[in-house]
Amino acid sequence: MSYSGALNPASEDYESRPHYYIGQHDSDRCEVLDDDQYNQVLNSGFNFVTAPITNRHFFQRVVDQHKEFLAERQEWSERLTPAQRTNPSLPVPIVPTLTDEDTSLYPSHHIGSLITYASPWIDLCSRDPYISGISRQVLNMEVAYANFCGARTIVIPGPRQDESGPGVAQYARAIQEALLQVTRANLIIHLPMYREPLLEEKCETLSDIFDGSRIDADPKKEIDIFTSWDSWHTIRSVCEYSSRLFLALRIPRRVPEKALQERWFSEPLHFLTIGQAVFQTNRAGNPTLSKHHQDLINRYMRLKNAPWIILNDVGPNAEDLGVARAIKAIEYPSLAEASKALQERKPKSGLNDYVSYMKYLERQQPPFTAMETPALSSFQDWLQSPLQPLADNLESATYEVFEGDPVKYDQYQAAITEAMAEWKILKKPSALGTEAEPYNPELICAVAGAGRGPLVTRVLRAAAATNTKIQLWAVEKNQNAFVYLLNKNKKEWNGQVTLVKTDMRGWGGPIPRGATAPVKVDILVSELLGSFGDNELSPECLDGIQHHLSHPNGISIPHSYTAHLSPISTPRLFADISSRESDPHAFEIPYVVRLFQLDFVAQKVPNHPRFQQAWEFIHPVGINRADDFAMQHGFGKKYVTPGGGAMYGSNGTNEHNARHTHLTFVCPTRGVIHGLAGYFESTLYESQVEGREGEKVEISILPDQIDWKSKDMISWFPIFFPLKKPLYFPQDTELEVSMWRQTDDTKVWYEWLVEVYAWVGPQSRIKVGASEMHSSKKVACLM
Ligand SMILES: C[S@@+](CC[C@H](N)C(=O)[O-])C[C@H]1O[C@@H](n2cnc3c(N)ncnc32)[C@H](O)[C@@H]1O
Repeated sequence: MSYSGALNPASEDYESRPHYYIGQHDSDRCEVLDDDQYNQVLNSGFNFVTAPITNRHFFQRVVDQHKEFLAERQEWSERLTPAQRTNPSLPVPIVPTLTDEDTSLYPSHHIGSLITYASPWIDLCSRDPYISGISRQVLNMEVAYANFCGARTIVIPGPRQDESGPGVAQYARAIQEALLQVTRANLIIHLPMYREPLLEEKCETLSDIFDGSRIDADPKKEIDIFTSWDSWHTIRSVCEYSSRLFLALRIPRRVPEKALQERWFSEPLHFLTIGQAVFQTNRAGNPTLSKHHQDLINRYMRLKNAPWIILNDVGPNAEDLGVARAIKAIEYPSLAEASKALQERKPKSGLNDYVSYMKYLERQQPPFTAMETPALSSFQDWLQSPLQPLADNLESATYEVFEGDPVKYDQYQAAITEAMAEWKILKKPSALGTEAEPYNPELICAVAGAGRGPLVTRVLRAAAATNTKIQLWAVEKNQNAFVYLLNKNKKEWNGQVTLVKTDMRGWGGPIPRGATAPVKVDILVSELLGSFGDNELSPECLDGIQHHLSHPNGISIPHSYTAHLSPISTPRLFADISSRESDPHAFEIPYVVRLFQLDFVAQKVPNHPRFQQAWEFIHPVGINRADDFAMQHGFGKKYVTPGGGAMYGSNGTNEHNARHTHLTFVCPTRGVIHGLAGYFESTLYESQVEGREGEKVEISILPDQIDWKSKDMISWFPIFFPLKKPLYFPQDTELEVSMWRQTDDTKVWYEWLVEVYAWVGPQSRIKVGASEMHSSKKVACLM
């Protein structure tokens, strides 16, 4: 089907896909469009247009003045002594101030929707100090004037080349200064994805006019596709990741490799600009984009703040718009003549072909998935403090959010069902039990940390499904949630559940109906997991209750969980955390965040995958250690075994829950990291029946595992461990990540450090950088 055949908007559900905002830019345009022209562009399907801040008149005045200056300088230097000539001190000429003849941009009702363009003829990178000085002044003047007029967006041409030398630094310094001129407007640097020789801009700059020394890029030289990103990185670093600095990314004719696409994905994209030359023509003569381009645009459009698209030089052009103006200017001696004139000079009407095609692509995008609903998208890259369900009492609304994710509970129910079925097989052969633990025909279950009870419901359902007789306890320390549980037990569970309001570490164990002493628990179900697995203190809480598990057949669901890490580039989060000036410790806490606009800098290689396991916790652990912990905290007989190497000043009773990891990540391309992304996986239940060993019910939030293990599970967002300063790394480097889970008698916290090693020969590496040691001070209190 051709795209023009699919233009019926009524047949499409526009809400279920990202929206395209399409703008029009004409690189020959020297004046702001008048109202008629503006309307004509909008009527051809565009949503917005660009406007030059100054016109050719201004350009000519600057050029003329500089010519005069050069002539004067020549005359002057002829009069200098040889010594003075080596060190001339003629100041940089002052650019003429703007007059009403230099611009057609004025405050207007639609100024906020105009995308203003700084002059493309300036050259901030010029080696000629006069040219760079003039360029800097012109930029400051234009930016200040556009800001005065009320413009919200000012696009500035990026550096023409990325060569080393003063150019890009000088450019960055000028942008830093321009940012000081604007109070409301955003500055958008226009850069190519990479330097594609055939697509370089042809606009004549002051350097072309005055400086014969400009060297054009050698088309035969092998292209390094990351140089344009290098320039951007210098600019935004000099501007300290300003929240008013963005990118307009020029889409190339040949789409580059994925690593570069993803690098730009992580940057603050405001516009994607697409020139006419990027389009191909299909057999019917209509513009189209390659499949690679479509995929690239589709990917970028998934961002919460999706970039707007600017189509360059695809019409309506000056001639078309001139016709509109000409018709308006005709004086009609008679009605017949007027209509004849209109017929003859009718401007092109209808949708612009390129806009039609882009609208078609808009409708062809894959619809939003369950993970991309507007509600979930709004969480993209939004920093939240991790929950502390042990120290704090959660609110009902928070539980309600958990309960909105059926995937987690379905997986739990599957695990509980398996465990019940296997428990019968495993336990029944010794059905008579032992003297210490006589056989009980009813399976003893407990839910530890029951919240509002969703796991209790799932245990009851699993029992019904497996036809298992159970006695069930629900333990919860949150007084408010406990009231909810009492009500639910009456109304939904027919009083089948024994509710216990206590900290699980102080629970005396289940006393079955008709018994006088506690018995052991066969299946203990809990969900105390954080985004990094152990960060909500599941290990410590389960330590305090697992001594009630029957031995050796008692089952903990979850059986185990692992924490995983990957270094990431996330300029957006770095800028966000940096802007929290009121919080001096903003970089010292991990954040729960739906990571999205990021670049995983580590490559997937066999021994060093992109996501690597940091550590693991398994339940139940060696019984003594756990008992020690419970008792140390006053839950039972006091019995302390100070751990070797325990934290200074602590008894070391929780030392067995300390962890350390050292991981190596391989980075073939250069880049910058802003922190570590953390994830977890959990084996809820692993089969213990002969012949089925290794069969697992799992949940995972790892990006490369979630679809296999727990598709569409939204209960946990990843965790982010930030770095105080962005850490740059050259190509062919290895990032060595060290992380510790530290604990003393009262709290648990994390420490992290990243070191950069570069390969300098087949066998040797040198250290080229490191972050400082970071500490989260306190993640969670044990008390
Ligand atoms: C993450 S919520 C899970 C709640 C519920 N199981 C669910 O899936 O919706 C953890 C629950 O465990 C409770 N909790 C945490 N530590 C506890 C402890 N030491 N003793 C008893 N309850 C605890 C919290 O109050 C909270 O209700």
